[in-house]
Amino acid sequence: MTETPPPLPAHRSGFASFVGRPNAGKSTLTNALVGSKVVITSSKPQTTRTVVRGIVHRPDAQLILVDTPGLHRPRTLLGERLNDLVKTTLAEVDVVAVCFPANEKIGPGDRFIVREMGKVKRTIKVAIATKTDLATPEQLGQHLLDIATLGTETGTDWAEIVPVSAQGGDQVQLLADLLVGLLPEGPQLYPDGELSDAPEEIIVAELIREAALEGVRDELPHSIAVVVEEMNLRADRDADKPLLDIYANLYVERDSQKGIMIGHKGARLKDVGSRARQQIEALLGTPVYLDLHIKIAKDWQRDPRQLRKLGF
Ligand SMILES: Nc1nc2c(ncn2[C@@H]2O[C@H](COP(=O)(O)OP(=O)(O)OP(=O)(O)O)[C@@H](O)[C@H]2O)c(=O)[nH]1
Repeated sequence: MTETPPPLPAHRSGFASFVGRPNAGKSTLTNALVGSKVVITSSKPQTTRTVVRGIVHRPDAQLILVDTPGLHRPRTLLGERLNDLVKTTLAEVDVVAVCFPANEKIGPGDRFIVREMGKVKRTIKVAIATKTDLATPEQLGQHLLDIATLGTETGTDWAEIVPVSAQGGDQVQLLADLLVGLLPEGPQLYPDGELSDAPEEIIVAELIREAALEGVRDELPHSIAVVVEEMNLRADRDADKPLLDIYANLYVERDSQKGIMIGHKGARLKDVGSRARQQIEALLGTPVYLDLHIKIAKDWQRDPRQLRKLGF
């Protein structure tokens, strides 16, 4: 379908969502596009649990990025909730971009995602070859062909197939241009300068979770949830010396995990708290007092009541 170009470039606005298998680079790409750390990245798979939107502001467009948890075959109740959340999100966005890391072969997980995505008919589909800095030119060439083939096999009509390296900043701008080009004409939807409409509590909880995940054994990631109970500027402080008090609980499933999180004489918890605090201060621009407690919520991933309490 061709459109007659308007005399002046029209303002465009809309929503895009990155999907892809765990660790595909979705969060890093969102950060690279938005230019600020609003989404949590981690070298451990499946850390993105909350839909956090990053907003790309441009004179000609506003691109709102909806970051979703990795779409995957559900193993627990939490997994099913996440998949439901992903499908609801996909039906509401203008563009879905599937991320295929260039340093890994396309596999059954990717096929599953593309097939699921195909059920959401209305949405425009884009393929992104991520982490191109980790692939040789030959690998990348083959990867792009494989993506095209996967499109044919699944009846998916890729509007674009774009290679990018979010870490190297390579082709990130081009990707922004292409995504903007696929958005409908529309007004600015969010005020200037707004980076994310996720409540600050959720972003803060994710930053704490990210700090807690660093250096723990591979089986722990799925067992940690963080809830920010209170977040207030401390009263009776001078205006030029603000202090933000944050009270947060870090939930694990078992006693043994609590021990791991606390560490020898509390060293690990202290370290997690101090790293999380630095990240929060960097994001919010305010000195922070962080009060972090570890609690046990037994088998929270399988218990609907606990899941609700933890915000899922
Ligand atoms: N070399 C390289 N590494 C990357 C790039 N993009 C992401 N990574 C790394 O890949 C890992 C996963 O990246 P994330 O952005 O957290 O991946 P994700 O798809 O959001 O992961 P989930 O939240 O598990 O779904 C992290 O260790 C990133 O630093 C890239 O362009 N180049």
